[in-house]
Amino acid sequence: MTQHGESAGETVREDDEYEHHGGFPKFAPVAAGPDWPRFVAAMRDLQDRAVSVNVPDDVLAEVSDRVEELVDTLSPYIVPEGQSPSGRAIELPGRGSLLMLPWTIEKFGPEGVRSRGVFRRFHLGGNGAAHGGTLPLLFDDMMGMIVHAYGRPISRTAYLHVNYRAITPLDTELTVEGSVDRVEGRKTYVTARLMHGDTLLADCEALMLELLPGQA
Ligand SMILES: CCCCC/C=C\C/C=C\C/C=C\C/C=C\CCCC(=O)SCCNC(=O)CCNC(=O)[C@H](O)C(C)(C)COP(=O)(O)OP(=O)(O)OC[C@H]1O[C@@H](n2cnc3c(N)ncnc32)[C@H](O)[C@@H]1OP(=O)(O)O
Repeated sequence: MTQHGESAGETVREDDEYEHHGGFPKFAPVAAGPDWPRFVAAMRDLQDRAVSVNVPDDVLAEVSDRVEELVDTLSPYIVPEGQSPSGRAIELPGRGSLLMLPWTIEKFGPEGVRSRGVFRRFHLGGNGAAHGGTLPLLFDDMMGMIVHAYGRPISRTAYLHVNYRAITPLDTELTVEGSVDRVEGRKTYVTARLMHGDTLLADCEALMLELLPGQA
């Protein structure tokens, strides 16, 4: 049996079902150190700048030197998958991962998951709208969390079907919410919706497959 808290990070597991997630490394949520949120927020700002500036050559040369220096400073601290706070700091936007959309989970349980946030300049596609490829990223991670919050082992996405119903604006607070529709053996069918207020921007259906022992 599995019990769930009301918010991310409170999940309590009473058996070893969570161990049955194929060859996935064992992931555990982590409380990131005090400067991790600041680091990730600054890196997101840097990403926004990187896709939105037109920089004079001399400034760009100086900035490139500094960025290369930062890369060198961080390089000695590379750790294997599952050991960085990135992706595991579940109280932070995007779980503290730069890859993920910087959204904040506000509901997390077997009845479903809801998250809130904005698409930023970094996510621009064209004409002020979010890039179409960023929505599947948001949905795919949501589907993983929904399956996890439902008490199923970590599963792989077999398919992810996104319907784009309206243009997704940048810098506008949106919500995404979804839940498990049904479970059939290894298969978990999940649906989710991206909303701007009462306006449906996109909906998604996914098949998540529980991994077989040793499956990567
Ligand atoms: C990261 C965790 C952090 C932890 C921090 C703590 C807490 C955080 C909370 C939660 C965690 C948050 C997020 C979770 C993280 C990630 C979520 C994203 C997951 C992904 O992003 S993952 C990457 C994309 N994903 C792939 O890279 C998959 C590549 N692929 C394969 O690895 C295989 O393809 C596989 C394994 C999918 C299946 O392979 P297989 O051999 O095991 O199974 P098989 O093919 O036999 O299918 C069995 C039955 O499913 C049916 N079936 C299969 N595929 C279908 C399809 N497409 N359409 C319709 N039906 C399909 C068959 O028809 C059959 O049906 P039937 O049994 O009825 O005949």
